[in-house]
Amino acid sequence: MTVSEACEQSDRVLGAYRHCERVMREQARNFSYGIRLMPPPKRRAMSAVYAFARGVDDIGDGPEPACVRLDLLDRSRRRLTTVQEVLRRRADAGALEGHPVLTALVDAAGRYPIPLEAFDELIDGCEDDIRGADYKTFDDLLRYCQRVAGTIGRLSLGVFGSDGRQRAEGLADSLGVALQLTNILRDLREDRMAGRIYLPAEDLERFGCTLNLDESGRFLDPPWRLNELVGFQAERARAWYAEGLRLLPLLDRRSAACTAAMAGIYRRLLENIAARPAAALNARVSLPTWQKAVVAARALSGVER
Ligand SMILES: CC(C)=CCC/C(C)=C/CC/C(C)=C/COP(=O)(O)OP(=O)(O)O
Repeated sequence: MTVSEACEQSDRVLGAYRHCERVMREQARNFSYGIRLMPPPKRRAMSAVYAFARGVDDIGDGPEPACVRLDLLDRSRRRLTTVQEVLRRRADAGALEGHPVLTALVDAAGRYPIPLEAFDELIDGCEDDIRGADYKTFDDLLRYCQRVAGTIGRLSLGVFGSDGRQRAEGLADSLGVALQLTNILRDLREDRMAGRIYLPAEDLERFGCTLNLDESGRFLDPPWRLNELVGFQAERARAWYAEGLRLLPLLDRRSAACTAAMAGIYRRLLENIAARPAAALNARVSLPTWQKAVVAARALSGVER
């Protein structure tokens, strides 16, 4: 490679990362506070992981008919294979067709041991969603959470690095599950309006809830039943946080800060929901910017553990 080709390539990679960082800044309303605590090379790698995952998630949630979304997910799988082939030198970078997220992902996975095959599992989870999978038991839901969020934990861990890789992977997976359980509670109404229920049918039955909505989009279940249902789910999510956060001592300072900030913000969302379930379920709960910044600052100074 000539010097000018090398410069061109590094400009292309930097431009690709800039694109991913923009996606992250604009769309990761909660998780960007943690990612920004990472040193620049790892932050860029995290943004590449985020941007690819965001693309997959957006296809899953998109307005297109199911068959179109399934085709788009197939295309994401093929793109992932191309990334892996470029890394194994079975294809040249031209195969990436100048796609900025793929370009950034190839660079990031060349620098850090990112388990790219986890994206395949993420895509499996989105396919389940599109095919209208239902979750009868918590084990069914757990498998979904591991696919759509545990995977992100394991991919992030590839960027972070850790002591005791195998144990750390299990804990990263658990933390992803905790975040996803929180996300499901926060988005209960929005998801219901889109025809989706993630909470296990066995739990709805146990607490006598249907999660049906009236015409104005409010839950018809009596508030005290919703309170009990949410209280139960919140307690379960807390146990997954307790397990997942055992990851922190296995990480370096900045990676631990990033993880603690992500978990800290989402845990506060969970506690806000748990404090006033019926109210929280009828309007999307979010934290003000200042509070997210405070959690991130506490995480960086090691207080948020
Ligand atoms: C080890 C480690 C870092 C573990 C954490 C892994 C992680 C970040 C999982 C995210 C799962 C999740 C709830 C995504 C929702 O994204 P969204 O775009 O719906 O979120 P938002 O609406 O709250 O912004």
